Amino acid sequence: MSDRDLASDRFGFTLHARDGSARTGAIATMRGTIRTPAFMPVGTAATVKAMYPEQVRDLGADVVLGNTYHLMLRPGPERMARLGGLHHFMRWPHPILTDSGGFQVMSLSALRKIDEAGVTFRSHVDGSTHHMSPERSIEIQGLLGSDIQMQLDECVRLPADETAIVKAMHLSLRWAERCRAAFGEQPGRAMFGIVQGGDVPALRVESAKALVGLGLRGYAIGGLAVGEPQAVMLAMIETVAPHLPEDKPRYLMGVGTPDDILRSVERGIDMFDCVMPTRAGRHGLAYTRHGRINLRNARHGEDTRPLDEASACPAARDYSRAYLHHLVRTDEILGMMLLTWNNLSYYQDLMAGIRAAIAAGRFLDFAAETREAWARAEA
Ligand SMILES: CCNc1nc2cc3[nH]c(NC)nc3cc2c(=O)[nH]1
Repeated sequence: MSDRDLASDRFGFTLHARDGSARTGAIATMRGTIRTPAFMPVGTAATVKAMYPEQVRDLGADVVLGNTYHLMLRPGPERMARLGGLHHFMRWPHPILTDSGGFQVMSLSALRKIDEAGVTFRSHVDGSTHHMSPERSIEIQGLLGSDIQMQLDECVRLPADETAIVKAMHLSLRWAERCRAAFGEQPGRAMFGIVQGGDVPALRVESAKALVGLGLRGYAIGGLAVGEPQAVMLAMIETVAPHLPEDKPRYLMGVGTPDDILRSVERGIDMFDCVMPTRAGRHGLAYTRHGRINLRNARHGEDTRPLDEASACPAARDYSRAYLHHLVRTDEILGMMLLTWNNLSYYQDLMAGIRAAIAAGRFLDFAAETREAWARAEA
């Protein structure tokens, strides 16, 4: 069995190499191994949009993300359990990380309220009212069969006043304890806490220390990639990382562009998720070794070159930019499929390159070479 397929009855993180603060390793879960640094394609409603699950696996993804908010509304957690759980339902027999629903409640639902008990919201689907407590969020993620479950938390968008940040961070800590109690002991699975604290270093440190005191199996850094400049995001990672245990995975939520990923890996992040590659693919944008290309642009109209002749991905290697331009301009479904495939392949190739560079002790050179290739194309 390759490193990538090893299933384990215990959840565990093994570090293979370090290069400065950058790390490469593997997370063993009951559904298989996650090579880190890892990028998780977002599979919101039990599908990575425009992709077959086998394609997602073949391009190198070890784990996908499912959204609890969407899945609790449709098809519903109890129905999903009756249907054999999310892995069986979507034919993804590998690790799945689920979010806890809180963040999307804040961004997707209409009426919503947060109090000590949990979040109360109205479905964006049919307007029905729902209440989700920390305990119910963990129960839902368990019914889905999630391998890595996220605590329910409150994420404050930036800029925000410090009183709001303090209040949300303390509430999130109390909810972390309730989620850990509700999660109990699930050997091959994990529940991750989420570090909050906005852009206030002292609050970030307080949140990290309190979460580490709970002895969790992994730690996410939340409350970032919510409108703040990249410099602020990076400063918060630098503030938090030293207070997180070296031997546990660090997951930066909602990040990011290829450049965000390089700079965050450099500061000690192991896991990422972002809708960028899939959403951009549906909007005609291609991520390549040569930078980002907008296929809607007329300049591609007669360009017979593929996106990247050196890529192993057919979407990048076998189709002309002229054809992709045509598909995007005519809103053809195949355009979304090919560009999503290309983008996810690029992101996984980037992660594979990052892992190999850290193992070889040349991460900073790899990052510089990668950026130079982007710059050359855009020049
Ligand atoms: C698990 C749900 N909780 C939770 N999700 C998040 C998702 C994010 N996505 C982005 N940028 C796209 N920032 C995020 C922060 C959080 C966060 O602080 N908390």
